[in-house]
Amino acid sequence: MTFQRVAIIGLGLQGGSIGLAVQAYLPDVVTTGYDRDAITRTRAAERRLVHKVCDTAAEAVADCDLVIFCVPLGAMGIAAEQVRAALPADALVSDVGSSKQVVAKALGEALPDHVIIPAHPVAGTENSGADAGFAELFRNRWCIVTPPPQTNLVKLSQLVAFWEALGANVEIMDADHHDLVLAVTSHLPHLIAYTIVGTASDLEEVTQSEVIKYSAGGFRDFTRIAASDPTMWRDVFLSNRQAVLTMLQRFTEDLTALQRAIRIGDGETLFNHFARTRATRRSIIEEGQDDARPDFGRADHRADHRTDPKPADS
Ligand SMILES: NC(=O)C1=CN([C@@H]2O[C@H](COP(=O)(O)OP(=O)(O)OC[C@H]3O[C@@H](n4cnc5c(N)ncnc54)[C@H](O)[C@@H]3O)[C@@H](O)[C@H]2O)C=CC1
Ligand SMILES: O=C(O)C(=O)Cc1ccc(O)cc1
Repeated sequence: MTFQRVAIIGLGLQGGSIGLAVQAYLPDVVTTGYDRDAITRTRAAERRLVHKVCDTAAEAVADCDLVIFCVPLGAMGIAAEQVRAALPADALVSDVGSSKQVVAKALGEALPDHVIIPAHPVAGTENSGADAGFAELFRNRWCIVTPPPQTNLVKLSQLVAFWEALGANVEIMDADHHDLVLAVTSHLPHLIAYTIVGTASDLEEVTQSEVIKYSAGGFRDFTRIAASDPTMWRDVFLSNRQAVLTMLQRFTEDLTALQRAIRIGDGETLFNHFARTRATRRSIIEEGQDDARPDFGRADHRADHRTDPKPADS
């Protein structure tokens, strides 16, 4: 038996996608939503991201059996405090934050008497806000659930079933391991993209129009990632500081080794390294982990996948 009434706090890319996906794939579940930004609330109502957009967080959670916080990592604690008085005692508390140890702490401090099971759908785009969400975002993507020790197993299995219903493949993981893995697979790549696009923009000898005109595939991919939301990514790096710094240290050492190989003309080192990374890419594809949707994340592609759900009463 899955949840019957789901409240979504934060109606941007993640919250909006969950709202649309629930309406598309769990049509009996009633959704309510709240966003602190009034323009986002209006747009969320226009797009019918949830059945009912509420004017307060308390109203949104009043009758729910699951609340999912879909706000930037730095806002998780405040958002949770805002629902404390109104949240039913047996409602499960979850979230979608990109790092997990900090969220578990923030939610636990704000809602000490509730069962809290954090989660992270490893599914997103560079876009944010009420227009960014789409129902298919989670299909065939991983959702990592990070239950605390001795969690409520009934609620855990309900949460797993919920994400599976939205199309995700669920993996259970400790929060600290999640933060280490995501530091290298997601957080560091974003930092590298932000850096290289900044480097290209700051060059004195190369004009901005040359960067735009001659940007080859690799650089274009970096610019997409570097267009991701500044608030969200500031919070990711501040919340997963230790793991990111550990991975950055390793990355810098490896980069220095390649730099040395270039300087001394050591083609063998360069070739062997590139051959190994090519094998990594090929094994990702063999395991079916690459994104089968080639234009995934682009605005025109997303529009094709947008689902305008039926109103609750139709
Ligand atoms: N963008 C992505 O690709 C992914 C993001 N995430 C995580 O999802 C969370 C949300 O990210 P997005 O949906 O992309 O961001 P978003 O910027 O699209 O939406 C966040 C929404 O939260 C609202 N908000 C902020 N503080 C609030 C508060 N106290 N109460 C109510 N609403 C509040 C904002 O007004 C905004 O509309 C973040 O924690 C992020 O780490 C997870 C997976 C992928
Ligand atoms: O757009 C991309 O390439 C992403 O990497 C999306 C993304 C961003 C943050 C997450 O925590 C998970 C997925």
